[in-house]
Amino acid sequence: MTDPVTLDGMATIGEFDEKRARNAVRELLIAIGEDPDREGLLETPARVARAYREIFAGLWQKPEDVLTTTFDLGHDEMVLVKDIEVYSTCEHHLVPFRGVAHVGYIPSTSGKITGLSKLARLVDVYARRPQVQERLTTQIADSLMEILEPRGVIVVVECEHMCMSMRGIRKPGAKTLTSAVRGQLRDAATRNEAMSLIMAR
Ligand SMILES: Nc1nc2c(ncn2[C@@H]2O[C@H](COP(=O)(O)OP(=O)(O)OP(=O)(O)O)[C@@H](O)[C@H]2O)c(=O)[nH]1
Ligand SMILES: [Zn+2]
Repeated sequence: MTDPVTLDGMATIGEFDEKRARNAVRELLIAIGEDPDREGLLETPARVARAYREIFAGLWQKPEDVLTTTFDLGHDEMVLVKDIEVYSTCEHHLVPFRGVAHVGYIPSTSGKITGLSKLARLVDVYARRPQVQERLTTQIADSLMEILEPRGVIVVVECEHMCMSMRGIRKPGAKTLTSAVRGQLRDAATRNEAMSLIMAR
């Protein structure tokens, strides 16, 4: 775990407080009419606290921590990693939303690129926070632009939100698509090339 970071545009938050998380889960169990002292639930507050530490681990990570490996390969054509699994948590209801992210960029003219796995790690840094899909998408795009200084970036995220499937409007299967396009990928021809690669199955 690294130091707490300032969330883009948001206040700095403190450290993960496992004891507080345990107590909160115990309170929640009481609030829903459960008995937190029955055998099956005895370990649940501690388990949920550990799970939350993992699910929200991105709060303690910065994009520059994962986009560390960069190479100057002189490759200045588009690089696109598609179908990166996304597990995130809706900040409105604290239930999951999941799907895939497609992340592409056109390297700087010097050909500064990063390891392919680092793009997936970058997705996780932002997905493992209380999120909305729009912000997840733009944060991935903006951090790539800042750190790799590429000529363009495209990020497309497709997710199903459990808050729309298991409760509320109850529309399982509905997918939300969001995109963020920066730099040269805003040009119609380049964007169309990226989109056709993304949509090809
Ligand atoms: N734009 C956006 N909305 C989201 C996202 N995740 C959940 N939501 C929506 O956030 C909204 C919260 O609406 P509220 O009316 O405050 O909450 P609610 O009464 O639980 O709403 P319902 O889900 O319609 O029952 C809902 O419309 C959700 O579908 C997201 O990533 N982006
Ligand atoms: Zn929600």
